[in-house]
Amino acid sequence: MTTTQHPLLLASASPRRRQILATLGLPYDVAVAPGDEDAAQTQYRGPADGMAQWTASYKALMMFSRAEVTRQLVITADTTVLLDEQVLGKPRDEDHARELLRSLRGRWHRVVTGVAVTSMYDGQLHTRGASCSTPVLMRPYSDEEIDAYIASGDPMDKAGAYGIQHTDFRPTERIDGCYLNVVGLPLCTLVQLLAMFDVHPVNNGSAHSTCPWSEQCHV
Ligand SMILES: Cc1cn([C@H]2C[C@H](O)[C@@H](COP(=O)(O)OP(=O)(O)OP(=O)(O)O)O2)c(=O)[nH]c1=O
Repeated sequence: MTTTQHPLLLASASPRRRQILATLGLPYDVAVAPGDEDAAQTQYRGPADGMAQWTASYKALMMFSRAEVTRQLVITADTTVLLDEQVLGKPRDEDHARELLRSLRGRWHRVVTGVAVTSMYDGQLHTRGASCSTPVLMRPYSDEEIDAYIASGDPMDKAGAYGIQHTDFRPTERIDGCYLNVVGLPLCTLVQLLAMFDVHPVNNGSAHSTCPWSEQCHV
């Protein structure tokens, strides 16, 4: 598949995704996909670990609904937390954040990020998607630590109400896979998807193509 070097567009409000994509050294624009992903997800009927990839494709579809988006190669992603195969999304409010953090305490769970790369040509959308699943073990943090973390405001925009990268809370004890997948963008998988559109990273491309966690990803 080829796109004759269309400009890259990251359709994401996530500052983490913007930072991770920047490491490839490719120029890209940023926009926020329109649409209501929570409402859309109520229509999803597939397996729990497929929801992230499905939602990433939904975000791409919403992005191309904007009249000015026609020639770009659009990157979208979605991160979900799965505990006992139940999807934990972002917290609705602080009480919900507390509930999610208590339910995850001391538990293994999975963080699944879906990624989609989409272009439009011949009047049709062409999407290549993938999803990566990373097992994560939470440490046995106290209720007081949960309260202090919630007071920081950090959990509210994150799946499962936590950020593995938070330097004060440091919620995780162990991770058996790709850190960048947990933070929201599995970089070497994205590089594989971009290669399908003949787009290749400027920085250290061969390192990305030898991802040690590829068995946890389905492209
Ligand atoms: C589990 C976990 C999630 N997250 C973040 C990644 C995602 O940004 C967010 C999950 O919400 P998403 O809906 O995947 O993404 P978003 O709303 O932040 O951005 P957009 O839809 O515009 O792309 O949770 C972390 O930053 N650290 C973590 O440890």
